[in-house]
Amino acid sequence: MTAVIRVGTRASALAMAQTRQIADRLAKATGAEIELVPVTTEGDTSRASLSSLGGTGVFAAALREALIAGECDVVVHSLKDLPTADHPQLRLGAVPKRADARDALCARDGLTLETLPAGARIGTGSPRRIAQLAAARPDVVAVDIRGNIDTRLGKVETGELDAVVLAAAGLGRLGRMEAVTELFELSDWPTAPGQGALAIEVRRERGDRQLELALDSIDHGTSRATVLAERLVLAGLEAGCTAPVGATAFVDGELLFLTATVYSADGTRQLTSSHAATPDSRSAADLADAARDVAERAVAELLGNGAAELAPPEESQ
Ligand SMILES: NCc1[nH]cc(CCC(=O)O)c1CC(=O)O
Repeated sequence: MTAVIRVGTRASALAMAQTRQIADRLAKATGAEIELVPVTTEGDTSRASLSSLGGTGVFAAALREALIAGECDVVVHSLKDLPTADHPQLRLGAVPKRADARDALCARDGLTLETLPAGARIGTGSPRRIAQLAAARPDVVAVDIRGNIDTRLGKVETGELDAVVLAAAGLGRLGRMEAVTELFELSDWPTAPGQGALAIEVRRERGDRQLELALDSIDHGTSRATVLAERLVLAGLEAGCTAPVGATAFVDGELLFLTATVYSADGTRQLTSSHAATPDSRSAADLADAARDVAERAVAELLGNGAAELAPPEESQ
């Protein structure tokens, strides 16, 4: 029986906000005392730029090291920052109910993507968002920016930028939704696989029954299955395709739906694939089977339609 559950977290405001939320839920589920263990990551320094290139796992790496070293019992990640490959020593202990997966525009003067003037400067370092912006508004300028959410919003407040594109979930967790001037619908602006979801990662061995019960109590089956489908698209395309990818999966009634879009880096071309499957039941195993099924079909279709040729690797660096 665990007297104390040690929860590893990055020290950024966003990481602390989401870790506190999980810590509260673990405390309620177990009655255990929760200790937050701040972990400094290379992602907090100049190497933060690497993370936005997608799936490089800079933010996750130091947390994982602390977990493997036994400095904490669980770590909390933004799921979209977690590499898609299974880790030999770690597993996903829980995926809590996902928050809003949409991207948000935070623009000056209440402007929207449609009303921003030609030449407007919009901050984002994400190749996917750059391609989506270029596709929707070829006359605006994407400006590469780094830093935490408050820093990015600050560039709009000071007039350095006309707008920034950020994940609604992060803004919500930081209490900054008032900065949002437009939410992009997932049907025409799919977001990063796993966006809006958190990942509670633990060591593979299952020793602590109280911790297992707590993890089960915060796990959300449909969130786990939908992010699995999205991440399998990313993993499946990674072999032959370095172009930006948006993916969105959801469960509606009997069906699990997945839509995945691959963009050329300049946004002028895109390929989309949508599939649905009916899980045999709502059990974790059947939901995961359905997720694998839709992801496999989407990857096959996208690669079959030339996704790998959309952005040759040398151009996408
Ligand atoms: N790559 C940065 C990152 N990782 C997780 C979030 C917050 C949203 C989420 O949990 O998906 C953000 C900020 C952003 O994309 O605006």
